[in-house]
Amino acid sequence: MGLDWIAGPGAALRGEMDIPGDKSVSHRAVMLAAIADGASRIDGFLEGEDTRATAAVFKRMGVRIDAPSDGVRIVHGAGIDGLRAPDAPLDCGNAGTAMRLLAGLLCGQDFDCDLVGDASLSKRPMRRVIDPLLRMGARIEAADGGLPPLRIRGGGKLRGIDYAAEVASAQVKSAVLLAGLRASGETVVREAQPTRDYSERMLAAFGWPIEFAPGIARLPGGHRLRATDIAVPADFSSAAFFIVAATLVPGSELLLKNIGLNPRRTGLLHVLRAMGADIAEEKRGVRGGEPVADLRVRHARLRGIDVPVAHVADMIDEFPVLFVAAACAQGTTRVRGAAELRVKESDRLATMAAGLRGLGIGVDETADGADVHGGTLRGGYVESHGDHRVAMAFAVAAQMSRERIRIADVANVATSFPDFGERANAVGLQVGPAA
Ligand SMILES: O=C(O)C1=C[C@@H](OP(=O)(O)O)[C@@H](O)[C@H](O)C1
Ligand SMILES: C=C(OP(=O)(O)O)C(=O)O
Repeated sequence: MGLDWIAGPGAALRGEMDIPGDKSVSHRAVMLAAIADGASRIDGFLEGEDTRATAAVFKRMGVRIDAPSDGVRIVHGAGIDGLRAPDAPLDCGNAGTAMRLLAGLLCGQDFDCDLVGDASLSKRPMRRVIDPLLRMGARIEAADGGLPPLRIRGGGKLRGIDYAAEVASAQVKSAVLLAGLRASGETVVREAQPTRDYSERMLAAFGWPIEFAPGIARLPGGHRLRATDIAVPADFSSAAFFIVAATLVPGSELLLKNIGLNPRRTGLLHVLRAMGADIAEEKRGVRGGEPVADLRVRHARLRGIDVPVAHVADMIDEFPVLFVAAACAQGTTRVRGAAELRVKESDRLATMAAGLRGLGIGVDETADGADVHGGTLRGGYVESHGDHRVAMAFAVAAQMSRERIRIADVANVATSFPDFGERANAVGLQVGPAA
């Protein structure tokens, strides 16, 4: 298989660091800019494989996208009905966000298209977006069991629906709202558990009349999007690896600059602070309409807690690294209500439990969570199962392990954090390619 890392043990993390742009915001910025009227400039675009896949999809549909420098895109919008039929399947790579949002955005077009993905994405459930989109009048076929590839037949007429979401998923909510742009009447999405609201905020920034509050979003069809410039905040989920590493390694003090702190993303801050972490917010500001701040993280000893279920959706991508924090905490950390972790790039409950057990940590897995019993990490070998967040979480674990850890199959880190290794080494982590 591909690349392995050798990581740890590490020394104190010191200094300041920048973190790449937010993945969720970068996907949405390209999507909305591509169907807006006029040219939009995106600053801080994440140069990851997932977000580049989204840009490539729109190029295939005739949208001109210039990349004058790293992290910058100029998207020449084709207008709400200006996309061209693609001449080949649209490849979403590893990105669930791309496939699910594109299903919504494309099911109201006049042309047919196919959405395909890599081996991991091809195992992820799409029924959750197909069902509401079918109710809106879309015509979408999936492989057996509702898996990719998706075949979307264009030319139908969509109508708005009032949809009560069955899973806490910003991707499902966003798919329905994006379909609603080309539907007749009003589209409403209701959520029992509010999820990240970037689609709603960005639709408003592009001039679409949308009303939203935590748990509800409502928009009418039949308007147009006006090009606008987007400044992408730094990705909290990428910062999370360094927040946990600096908390765990004695002697650390690290400043993470300009981190996006959308309240639907920062569940990990609440949970780590409840475990005893020392994380200060400095220089609060706003970037691209999102709250940002510098985070100063100092080493602190952690104790296990019961993670409140109310925080789960607000930290859904942070569980791999939270499990590492829990492994190094005193006592037991209990996670429940997190069954969604089983349908990410890997089954993150199973892959984290197996990896931590292999390093000497007691983990009792349940259907929707795990009890992690804090202990001492020994070195060894872990599989990342091709999951970027699992790979980076074990790189953090290695900083606290007695011996070094070999982490297998880490190439997928490039989907969300291409230069993780370089940035990590610059602040004192020990991580690099295995010989
Ligand atoms: O909308 C988004 O950008 C995302 C939503 C979440 O997925 P779900 O909607 O499946 O919870 C998250 O795990 C993913 O990394 C990005
Ligand atoms: C789940 C993730 O992304 P996606 O659903 O876009 O593949 C993630 O980045 O952790």
